[in-house]
Amino acid sequence: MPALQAIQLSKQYKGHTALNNLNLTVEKGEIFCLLGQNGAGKTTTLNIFLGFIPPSGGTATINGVTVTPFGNATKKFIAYIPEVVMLYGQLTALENLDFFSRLAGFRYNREQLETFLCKAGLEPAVLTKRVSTYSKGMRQKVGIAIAIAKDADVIFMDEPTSGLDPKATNEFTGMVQQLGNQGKAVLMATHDIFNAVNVATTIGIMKQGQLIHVLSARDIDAQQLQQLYLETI
Ligand SMILES: Nc1ncnc2c1ncn2[C@@H]1O[C@H](COP(=O)(O)OP(=O)(O)OP(=O)(O)O)[C@@H](O)[C@H]1O
Repeated sequence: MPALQAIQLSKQYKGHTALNNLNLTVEKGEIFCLLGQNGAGKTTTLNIFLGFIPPSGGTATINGVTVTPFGNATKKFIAYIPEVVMLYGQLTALENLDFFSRLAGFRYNREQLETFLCKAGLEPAVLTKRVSTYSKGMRQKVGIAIAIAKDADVIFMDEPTSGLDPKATNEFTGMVQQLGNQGKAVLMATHDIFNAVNVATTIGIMKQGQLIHVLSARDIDAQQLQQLYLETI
């Protein structure tokens, strides 16, 4: 059973077709990067899997369970890392992780919380600092820690490296690859072709609500991907 599957998924917004019978499969351990120009339907795809919006047609499944809007059946399997991870600025990283873990039904002691945050790449010295003092890259790491603590099978990411400097992007990429190596499935929407080639196992290029190309990242370098992308969109 695939970790994620979209079968003939469609979405219309007031007559505008955002997704047009999209078919997509992501297996455990696969890091699937979705590329496509503005409006191609990447965020709409993620939002349907996340249960934020209903599809107009077709089915989205996670671990074989059909996603329903705001339904709980698939929530336990997933974590979400948006472009800006929403955290409580007045709380420390430890307090944020504790809060979001409890929301997901997990209670951890301080040592466990520290371990998750350090695994996500944060230095022990910063864990008791208010998150309002954190850089964007550090916030992304707290997002990763939340996903690790939840032991989410599937992690959705929407332009997670946008605005990160090259070092922070590189660190983030390393973390995502570790998640893939642990058997997690990742679906990431991105505009960053170079990063997609680096991090992905599979790359999909979307256009007008359809997946036009699905490629193994092993078979393509950044220059070839850029050329294919420009020819496609
Ligand atoms: N709530 C909405 N109401 C109306 N139209 C919408 C809504 N959300 C998205 N759309 C339209 O659906 C299409 C797909 O949008 P979507 O945000 O999924 O694209 P995207 O590939 O994520 O783009 P971007 O790279 O800009 O984030 C676009 O034409 C967009 O204008």
